[in-house]
Amino acid sequence: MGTVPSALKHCLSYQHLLKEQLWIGEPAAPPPALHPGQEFQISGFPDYVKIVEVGPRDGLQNEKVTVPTDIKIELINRLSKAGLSVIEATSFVSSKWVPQMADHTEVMRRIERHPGVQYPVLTPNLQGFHSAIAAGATEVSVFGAASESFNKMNINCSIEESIEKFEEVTKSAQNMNIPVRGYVSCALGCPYEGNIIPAKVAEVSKQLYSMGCYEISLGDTIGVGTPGSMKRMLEAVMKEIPVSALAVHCHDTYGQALANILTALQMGVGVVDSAVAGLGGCPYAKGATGNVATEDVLYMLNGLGINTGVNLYKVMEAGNFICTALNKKTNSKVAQASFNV
Ligand SMILES: CC(C)(COP(=O)([O-])OP(=O)([O-])OC[C@H]1O[C@@H](n2cnc3c(N)ncnc32)[C@H](O)[C@@H]1OP(=O)([O-])[O-])[C@@H](O)C(=O)NCCC(=O)NCCSC(=O)C[C@@](C)(O)CC(=O)[O-]
Repeated sequence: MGTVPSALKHCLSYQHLLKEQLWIGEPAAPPPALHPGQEFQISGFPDYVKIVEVGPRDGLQNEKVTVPTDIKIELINRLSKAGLSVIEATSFVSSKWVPQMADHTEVMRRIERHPGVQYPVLTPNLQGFHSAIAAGATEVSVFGAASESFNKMNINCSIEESIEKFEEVTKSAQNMNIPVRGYVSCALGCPYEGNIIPAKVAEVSKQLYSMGCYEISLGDTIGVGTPGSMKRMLEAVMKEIPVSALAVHCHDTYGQALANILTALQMGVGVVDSAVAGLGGCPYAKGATGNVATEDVLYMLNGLGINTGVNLYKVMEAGNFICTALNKKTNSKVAQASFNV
């Protein structure tokens, strides 16, 4: 912006724009064109969207260098102060398979737990479930897939076998009043099988919902979905499961994540998974880039006048913290625009 007059520079400053309108995490002021009394919130969208922050787990699980436990704990503590109501903290999986999550017990024991915040963890089987509960977990997630090949690569069993393991987890969890969330990976495509038919996603989702998972998170694991495939997939799943029990979990490999989320919101979905700084990737989905960035989702939701209760600025600070610790650049466009001007 070398020759731009300073007044114009000021006008164009994203930092200024964010600070004035969105940094405190509140929706921007209504545009002047609205009639008096007209709601700022645009019709056809939910009033409130729950953000499920998956950065500490999905975001970090694929990092090549071991992230110190203290850094993970500090990240979760910072995210807790941002107003998020759900922060997926870690996973109780085999440390031979995912070494980055080997410190799950210490993470769960040492994080500051804020009232009203849930800290779910991944548990693929009873062994993981029992370890998670012993470490103080009060919510768990089972994670299946709509692709046989991905399921085998990810958790070393067929879809049918995984459903049996998840049933054991949900039964034990119900006896202990522990809520269970269910993931369905490869909902919009598989790194090994390519296209996945919506009916298969609906079938696995229904199995998880029927066994007692209170929420089904539909994962575009490799970020290949488009608003078109998202719509077709959701139409199939919504025939089996109430939309109030659905979440979307979008990776941004092909730059479609926000568009896909917007489509899901328009169809009534009110829960969105995202990762601070757009961290992430699945160890068993080569080439998949990070999750959609929480900062970017919040910016879009704020602009739509949708309440999340989350402070965008504090999430951006947490993103800056973890990116500095990992010595990497944020994937969040909003953070890039506001921190790098
Ligand atoms: C599922 C297993 C454990 C099966 O692994 P396995 O080798 O088939 O298990 P096994 O029952 O035959 O046991 C073998 C060894 O694993 C141990 N083991 C058995 N279970 C556990 C456990 N829960 N925690 C810790 N250890 C465990 C068990 O004790 C034994 O230890 P050994 O005797 O050899 O020393 C393995 O395949 C695994 O850990 N996979 C990693 C899965 C994973 O974390 N993937 C990434 C998360 S999924 C994801 O990112 C997608 C998502 C959710 O974000 C949504 C999306 O984007 O689509």
